[in-house]
Amino acid sequence: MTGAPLIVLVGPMGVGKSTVGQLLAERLGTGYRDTDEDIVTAQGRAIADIFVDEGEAAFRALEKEAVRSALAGHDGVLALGGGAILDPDTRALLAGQRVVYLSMDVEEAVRRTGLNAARPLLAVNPRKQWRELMEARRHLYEEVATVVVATDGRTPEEVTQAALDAVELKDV
Ligand SMILES: Nc1ncnc2c1ncn2[C@@H]1O[C@H](COP(=O)(O)OP(=O)(O)O)[C@@H](O)[C@H]1O
Ligand SMILES: O=C(O)C1=C[C@@H](OP(=O)(O)O)[C@@H](O)[C@H](O)C1
Ligand SMILES: [Mg+2]
Repeated sequence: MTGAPLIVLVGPMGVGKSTVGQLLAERLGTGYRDTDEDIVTAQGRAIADIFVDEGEAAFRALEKEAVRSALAGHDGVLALGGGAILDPDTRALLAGQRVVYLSMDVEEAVRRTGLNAARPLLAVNPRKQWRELMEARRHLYEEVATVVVATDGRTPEEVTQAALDAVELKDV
């Protein structure tokens, strides 16, 4: 498959990019791809292990390449890792794409991610870390977004429908 993705999902970890991405792909009858999964498959290691073994900078380099490759080689729904938009080259590549920013408030974030060890950036004091993370990133999500879809108090199915309505793509 080649060409630009139909939809690219961005937003903080735990907001539902992977869950909603798969539902969106089903509704649109297209493929689903997730850059975190691409990295895990290529490296044969969990994301958390890459962070621990090699550090965040090494992970970001792998992520940048995974996103570049997926944007060029996937025409379905693409979910990015929550920190992918930190890279300026990645943000430039997202310009002109149909980008859906899934958003949520801090309390919803803590409820969903909790103390999940698979998300190393939230391993200690998740509420404080989530706040700081969003202060640093919110404007970047907004910068790349075509539309913003709030997920608070919505089921994954409701978020999926809201995203379809927002981008005005009809499911088949
Ligand atoms: N709308 C939602 N409401 C409640 N829980 C959700 C919702 N969307 C996702 N979740 C749950 O939150 C967690 C993180 O979802 P995930 O899709 O992995 O997020 P992301 O890929 O953005 O990190 C999972 O346990 C998932 O089942
Ligand atoms: O926000 C981040 O910096 C990260 C988000 C994670 O992906 P999800 O957003 O899918 O959880 C994963 O890429 C890694 O743990 C770093
Ligand atoms: Mg994910």
